[in-house]
Amino acid sequence: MIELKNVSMLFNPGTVNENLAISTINLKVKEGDFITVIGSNGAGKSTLFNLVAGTIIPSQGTILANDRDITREPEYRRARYIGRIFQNPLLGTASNMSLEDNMMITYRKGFKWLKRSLNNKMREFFRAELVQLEMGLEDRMKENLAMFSGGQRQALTLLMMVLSKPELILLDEHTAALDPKNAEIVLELTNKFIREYNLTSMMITHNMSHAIEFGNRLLMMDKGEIIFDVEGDAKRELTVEKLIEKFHEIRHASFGDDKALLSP
Ligand SMILES: Nc1ncnc2c1ncn2[C@@H]1O[C@H](COP(=O)(O)OP(=O)(O)OP(=O)(O)O)[C@@H](O)[C@H]1O
Repeated sequence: MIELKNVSMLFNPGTVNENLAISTINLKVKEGDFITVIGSNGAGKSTLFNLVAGTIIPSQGTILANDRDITREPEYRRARYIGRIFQNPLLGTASNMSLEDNMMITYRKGFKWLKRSLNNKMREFFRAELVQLEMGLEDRMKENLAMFSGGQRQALTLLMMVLSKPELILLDEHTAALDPKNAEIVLELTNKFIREYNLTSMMITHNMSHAIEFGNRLLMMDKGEIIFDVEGDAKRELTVEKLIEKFHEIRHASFGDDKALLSP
């Protein structure tokens, strides 16, 4: 699917602010992978997502999508096959448009051949999809999204992304701005959709328990490097304690501030 070969990102080269945010990373995301990404503040997690999404171009290295070189492909083109959800629940949907219009726009994105406009058949289809969220939104399809809560909007962003059938989903701490109850609901929905639709996805989280509980593969980042990449049985056997131990073992040092790695 997506592959990074010797990718580095050097910000502000040749200045006092020079910063090697990503240091010669090699990563192969396989089809169907659900990868959780952890690491302390400034480890390079969002920069890694920015590189994959095309928000920034690497200083060095190559990025491939299904063996095609996309290193310099602009973000808007990659958005056709890479979906991304951010912390801010207002970013993924249009506030001044109705729920059904928002869904129609996203649905067209997934089926570019579709010339059909919003009709009762489509509405029935959307209604059935919305039922899956168990939030009663199927009865509010004509309301503007400005009327919806952050949790509802993030759940909708997620559902709409699934409908647009991306090849890869990037979840950038997408539950961090929600209250704990809504965060749990959105996370469970995320897991359900990823499993049911067998979506290839990467999810940044500061919650180590979530990183262990969800997904088939876990990446630990530190100082711009992927220092631990674990999957399958080895991942299932992980605990938070083992993960911290692993960090100390790899870095031969105490993690100065384990709290940063462990914070919810
Ligand atoms: N556009 C930029 N220009 C300059 N430096 C940047 C830029 N974006 C990120 N950085 C730097 O790159 C490093 C990695 O940042 P990044 O946001 O990827 O970390 P992170 O692991 O996502 O951290 P957090 O958990 O705090 O979000 C940091 O030192 C950051 O200051």
